[in-house]
Amino acid sequence: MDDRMDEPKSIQIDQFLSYPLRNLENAASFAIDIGGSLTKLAYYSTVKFRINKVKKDEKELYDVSETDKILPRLHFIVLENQYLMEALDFIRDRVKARTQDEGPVEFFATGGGSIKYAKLLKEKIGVDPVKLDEIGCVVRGCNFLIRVMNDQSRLSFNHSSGKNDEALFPYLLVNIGSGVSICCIRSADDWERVGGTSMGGGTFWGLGRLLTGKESFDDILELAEKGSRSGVDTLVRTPIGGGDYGNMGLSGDITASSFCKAATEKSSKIEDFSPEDRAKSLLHMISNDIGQLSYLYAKLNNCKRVIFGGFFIRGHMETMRTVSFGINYWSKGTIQPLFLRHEGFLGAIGAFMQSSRVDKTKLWGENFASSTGYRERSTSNSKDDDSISTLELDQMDIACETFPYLIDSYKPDQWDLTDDNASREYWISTLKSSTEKTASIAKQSQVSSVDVETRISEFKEKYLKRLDNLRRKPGSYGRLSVRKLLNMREDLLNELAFPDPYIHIKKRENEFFLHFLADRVKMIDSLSDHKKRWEECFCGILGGNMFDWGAKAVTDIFDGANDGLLQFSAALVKIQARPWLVDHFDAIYDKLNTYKSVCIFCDNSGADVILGVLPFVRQLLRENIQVVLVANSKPALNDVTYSELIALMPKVFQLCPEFEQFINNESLIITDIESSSPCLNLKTVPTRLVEIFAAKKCDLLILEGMGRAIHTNYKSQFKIGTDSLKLAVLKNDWIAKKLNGKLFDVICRLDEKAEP
Ligand SMILES: Nc1ncnc2c1ncn2[C@@H]1O[C@H](COP(=O)(O)OP(=O)(O)OP(=O)(O)O)[C@@H](O)[C@H]1O
Ligand SMILES: CC(C)(CO)[C@@H](O)C(=O)NCCC(=O)O
Repeated sequence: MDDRMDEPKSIQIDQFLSYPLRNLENAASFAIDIGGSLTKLAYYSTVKFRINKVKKDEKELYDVSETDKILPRLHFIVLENQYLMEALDFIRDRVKARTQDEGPVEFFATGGGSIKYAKLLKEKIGVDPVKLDEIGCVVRGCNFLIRVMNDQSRLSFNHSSGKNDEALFPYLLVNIGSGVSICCIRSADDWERVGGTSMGGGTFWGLGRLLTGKESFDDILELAEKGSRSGVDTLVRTPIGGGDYGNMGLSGDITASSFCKAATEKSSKIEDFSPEDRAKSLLHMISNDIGQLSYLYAKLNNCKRVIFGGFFIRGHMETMRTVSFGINYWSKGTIQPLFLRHEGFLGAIGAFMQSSRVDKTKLWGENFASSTGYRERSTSNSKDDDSISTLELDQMDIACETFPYLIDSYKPDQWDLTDDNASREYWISTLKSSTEKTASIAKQSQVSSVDVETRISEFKEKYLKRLDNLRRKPGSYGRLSVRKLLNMREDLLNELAFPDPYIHIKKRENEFFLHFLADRVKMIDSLSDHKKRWEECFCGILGGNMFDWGAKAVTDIFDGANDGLLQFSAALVKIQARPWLVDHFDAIYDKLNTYKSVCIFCDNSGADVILGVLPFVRQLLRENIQVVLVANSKPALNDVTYSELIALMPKVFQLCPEFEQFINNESLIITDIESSSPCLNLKTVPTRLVEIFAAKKCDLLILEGMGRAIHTNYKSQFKIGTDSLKLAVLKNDWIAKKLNGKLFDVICRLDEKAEP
């Protein structure tokens, strides 16, 4: 490392560091993990977000404006050790600008290099780093990632729901860095290094260089991807002595001896074997041995799970497959190999956990606008944003936890687009084609802002680039789904200070549809047949759900109609007549009076919430079924936000006085979910909601709309006595086809509670 550090740098390092090392002006805490090959840097900073604000107003329904809010953000980046000096200089120049009253800079260091370079670190940053034990940091980092981020898994990973960690511990943590450390983690603070091997990522990189002449890790890995093991390895099917491998229960494809052909078959000239085959055999030899060791240590320590960390993995499918093979094969599936998405940052994250500025009780969400996932090629002199792997986490505003009613196999997403090329292509091109429309709506929301044009161009450029990137590297944000694609769009709009593109449209629609609320309720009341009345309430929600400005099929038909205001009656006639595509209306009607209390996750503003959801809620309350109504805390498309819903209520009280009583006697509770997504991931919900849900003994969960009930949760079943009802109109051809229906078909799906 020393020699290479002294070499003159041919690239403009500041230019390449300025994007990943952004937001340093407010950085207050740093952690550095200097390993044998790579330096991982983490810092805590704050970001100013623009957010929407809804205020009561005497004259209007409510007043909307935008304001700034400061939120904590964690930044993580990784660099080859040769760039450490420049990175420290870059940081020093920015940290120097801090004023005294911002409090002292915290600095933590771990990894072998932190001891070696302690003096230098102090010199550069001006603070003596607190040195932390390496393995302790890796373990803390791993526990943190599992606890606070629910989209960590690369392969299957079902962290048990609820607060209890029993199902997780004990687990084996195999950290494959330059070398390999193997630890048994018995609980959050009880762990032991039980083994290790010097044959790790550094070995692959080092031997790979000698064997292929390629310099960078990425180049060697790329060669390995193209190579074949049968070039230089002897496989079981071509045994050295012609043995009967069937008797050993081995498949013929298994390597019998790594690199053996170089010893036995040809002259021992290196050119006789292609660089691709040499790299492949090397990758396989190392990964396979680590897999075998992991299995044995897991068995020795009674661990049912093996979690892999360290930058060697890098989400590389072939590596993960080889490492997993031995574990799956020898344990016959009883020990589960698991891969985290940010496996390389464990040490840095763990060091960072010592910071007094990191609120350990809060959860953090990955910001898809600024995290780059993984760079796949080493392009350190590129100006491309994605040339360095970065991870950015934003602190969640309110205390959150896993919804305790989830069954263990809960997966939020209905469709996995990672390996399904045709579906991924459909979604990426659909979203790409809506870029102009999204940009134009965002622009209209801030016409008087001076820099709106610049930010709009930036949005379009980054959005298209991110989508192209996901087309090439679908695993950048973990398993890819419609939810992740839609969330990425919301994150990017937020990042570019467009917190609520539909802010004015939503208000206009809310004002407009309130005029029809009293008549709608009267019409429902006029239906003397009880079942017909309920059917009308269901149709109301479904008709309302047509008001979905995120669906092109809807905006194509209704844009511009009636001064942009789609009439409720026009929406009602578009939806499928009964029997619906999935029609459990009779079943739910028959059970309705058995429910004590219903929790409804609502969807759009305007007609949807006012003429669909509120009359439905009123009917439930009139029949003594209590209601918890949940809206997003932050904007997403034209979904109604919690603050808009609350601001609407005084007007609703005037039109329908019963609502005031329901609120006052708490038979109706309105609450929010920490989300700015049109989809719903119940792995992270506010603790407050969990408490209300439990206190009210909610026994029916109603999810409304495509995002919450189809893209996510469609087939989810819940436990502890909770049935669920999914209500939505299919406003997208692809989804309609997937569910064997047609555009504007209706889903009314009841899933009974899971058996205990
Ligand atoms: N772009 C890259 N450049 C160099 N090595 C990489 C790269 N991507 C992945 N690697 C692999 O990651 C390994 C380093 O992993 P990691 O950063 O987790 O360990 P480390 O902290 O350097 O090592 P140790 O913990 O053993 O001291 C390298 O040896 C190499 O195999
Ligand atoms: C974004 C949601 C989920 C909002 O309900 C929905 O509008 C949707 O799935 N739209 C996908 C894009 C389209 O169908 O045009």
